[in-house]
Amino acid sequence: MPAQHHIEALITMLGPKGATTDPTDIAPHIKEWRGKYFGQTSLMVMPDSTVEAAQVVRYCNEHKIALVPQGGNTGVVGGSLPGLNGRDEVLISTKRMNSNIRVDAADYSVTVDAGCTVAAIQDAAKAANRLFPLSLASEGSCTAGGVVSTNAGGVHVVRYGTTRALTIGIEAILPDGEIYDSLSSLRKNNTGYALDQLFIGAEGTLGLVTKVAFRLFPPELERRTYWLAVDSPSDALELLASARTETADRVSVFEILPHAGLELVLTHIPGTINPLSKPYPWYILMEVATSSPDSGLRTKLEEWVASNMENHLIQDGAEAQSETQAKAFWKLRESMSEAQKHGGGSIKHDIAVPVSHVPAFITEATQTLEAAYPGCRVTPFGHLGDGNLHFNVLQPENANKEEFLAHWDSMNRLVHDIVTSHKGSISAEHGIGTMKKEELARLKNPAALTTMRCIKKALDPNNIMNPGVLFL
Ligand SMILES: O=C(O)CC[C@@H](O)C(=O)O
Ligand SMILES: [Zn+2]
Repeated sequence: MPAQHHIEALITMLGPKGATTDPTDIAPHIKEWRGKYFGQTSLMVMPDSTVEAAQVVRYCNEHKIALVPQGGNTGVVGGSLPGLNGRDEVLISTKRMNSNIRVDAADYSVTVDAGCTVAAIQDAAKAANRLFPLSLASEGSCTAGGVVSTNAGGVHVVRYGTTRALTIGIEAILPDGEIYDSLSSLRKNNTGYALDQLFIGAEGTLGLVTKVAFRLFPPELERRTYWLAVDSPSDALELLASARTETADRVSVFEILPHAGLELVLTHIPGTINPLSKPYPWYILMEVATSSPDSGLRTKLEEWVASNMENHLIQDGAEAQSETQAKAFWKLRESMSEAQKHGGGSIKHDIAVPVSHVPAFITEATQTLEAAYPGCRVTPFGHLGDGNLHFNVLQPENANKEEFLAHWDSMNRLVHDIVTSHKGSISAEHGIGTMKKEELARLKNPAALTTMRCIKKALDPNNIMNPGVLFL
């Protein structure tokens, strides 16, 4: 716990609205939403401006007080919780920095405070006839600062890229309290190192992101949503390639679900219905969208579906006939995480391999796990278009949940070794946090890891910014 006089100094600096020691206020901020991690802290600070945030960081650096930044607290790798493993850390929440969202329609950009939610940014863009394409299950709660710090992905990466691709400017407080400012709608800037990139995916270890400028796009005015049945992931990839070519690269969603995953959803999530009359091995949720409704997309897609049914790449399928039906298709995909909770213990792997390696990876990893953990139920789903699978593994039917979850680390190692043999990534979109730092140390290229450490040391010599994550 920071010394009492430091707690008092920070409370005096920020006033009663900007700092709290009340356990009831702090409680929702130290628990991970799935109940996997429980942190602790005696102080939460909530600056309401860049200047206040800079004062806090400067004070903490001078007195070597560790800070853990937090946005919407929607992470799944224990990356924004203070006090894990008994560490002594102050929580710095961006929740009061959420009042400014400025859309610049002419520049196709939006500039926001770090505490603004992704949903609020989407709404503001929409009101200005623009699209902010970042979309993920937690969008109602996750924040600009959080998605930048974790380089969040979501369901539109296949067309619009990850948060890294969407970020064009950043304001952040460096660990010494100085303000780094590249906040602008600029699209080209060749004036040395690409410093913004340091803060994207840094999980708060190099500073506190306080404002972000994001790229916007023309709105998706016509959107066609399909639920397609396919025989295999390799058939699905063939379809993706042809859909991209045939639609002038307008595929904005391409998600995969195995039959076992759909069964779990239909069994456990109320109000879900199977769009098709019989089971198939795999399903694809595909969306194709355009900003120009009279572009002939509809006819093009009708022809595309017909020819791929004829050549048996598509086994069966349905196109959403209304917004309600599109939502029903989406519910099947978005309920996967929730449905898995009902299936008992689920060991997660947020992995990516080059897109063309996905079929081989699934076969290899499934065979390896089924041999090593008889009865386990491999349920890979997710962002096929990006080569990013949530390669989640459910406990055998009727097994003991705790006993199964005890295999978390050993199973992760097996899967991550296969990922590495495909030159893939052990964290595609959820981050490293505290959960995967051993695996990062084991598998990241040693020269890359040394470079990361050098950067951390140069910017944060006192190791005050989120010291418990990324590095062992
Ligand atoms: O539950 C998971 O492992 C994945 C969560 C999320 O990234 C998703 O794509 O639904
Ligand atoms: Zn995902």
